[in-house]
Amino acid sequence: MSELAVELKDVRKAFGRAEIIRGANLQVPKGQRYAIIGPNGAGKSTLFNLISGRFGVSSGDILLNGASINGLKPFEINRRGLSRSFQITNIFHRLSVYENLRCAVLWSLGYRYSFWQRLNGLRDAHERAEMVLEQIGLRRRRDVAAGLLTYAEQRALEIGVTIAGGAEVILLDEPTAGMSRSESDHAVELIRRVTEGKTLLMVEHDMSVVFGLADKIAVVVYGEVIACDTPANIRANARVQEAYLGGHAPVEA
Ligand SMILES: Nc1ncnc2c1ncn2[C@@H]1O[C@H](COP(=O)(O)OP(=O)(O)OP(=O)(O)O)[C@@H](O)[C@H]1O
Repeated sequence: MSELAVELKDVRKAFGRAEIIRGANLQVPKGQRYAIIGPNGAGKSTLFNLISGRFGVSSGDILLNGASINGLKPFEINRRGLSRSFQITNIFHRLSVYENLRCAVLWSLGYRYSFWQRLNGLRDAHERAEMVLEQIGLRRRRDVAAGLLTYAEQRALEIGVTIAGGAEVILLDEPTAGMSRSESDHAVELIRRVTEGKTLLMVEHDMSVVFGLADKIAVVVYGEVIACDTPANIRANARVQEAYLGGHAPVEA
C-alpha cells in the first residue's frame, strides 16, 4: 500500500502549442492537507482538472493511492476515492439541502449494488446524508431548497456534496472565494472538521485560509511546482517571494 494519496510525476499539459503545465512534480501523503497557491494563470485549476480526470495529461503520470489514473474518466477516478468541488457551486438549486446530499451519496454508491443491496443502499444513503447534514452545520436548513440558501451556506453544501460519498481524497477549488472574513473563518473550521483523517488538496487565494489549514503549501508558477514545504518555510522562501510580484512572500491577512 502506498503512503502517498496523490503523486504527480513530471506531468505536462499543452493546449494546442501552449504548454501550461511544464513538468509538475508533487507528492501528497495520505491524511495531510495541502494547499496549492500561485499567481493567476499559473496552472492551478489545470492541475486540478488533470488530477480529477477532466483533462488528460500530455505526458507524465498521475497516481492515486499508488496506482496510475492516467486515461481514466472523472467518474472512474471518483469511484477510486477522489472527489472534487468546483469554483462555481455545483448543486441542484431546486432540490432541498437533504435531497442534494442524498443524490450525492446515491451517485457515489453507483451501480455496484444488486437489487437487494440497493434497498440497503437506500437506507445507507439516508443515514449518510443525515450525517453529512450534521457535519456541515445545515440541519436547520434540511428541507430548504438549495437555491434559497445564503451564498456561504451554498458553499458549505457544496463541500457536503463533495464529501458525501466518503472519498478519502478531497479536492476543493477555492472553497472560500467570495466569502466575508467571518464566513471564511467559519468555512476553515468546517473544512478542518470534515477532512479530519482524509487527504485534502485545495486551491486557494486567501492566505489566511491557506496558512490556517495547510500542513504543506505547494507553490505553482508557470506550470511548475517551484516549492512545496511547511507554511513557515514557504513564507521564508526567496524564490516564492520573487514569484509573488514585489518580492513579498504570501502572508496571512
Ligand atoms: N481548456 C483550455 N484551453 C486552453 N487554455 C487553457 C485551458 N484551460 C486553461 N487554459 C490556460 O491555462 C493557463 C492556466 O490556467 P488555470 O486556470 O489553470 O490557472 P490558475 O492558476 O488556476 O489561475 P487563477 O488563479 O486565475 O484561477 C491560462 O493561461 C489559461 O488561459
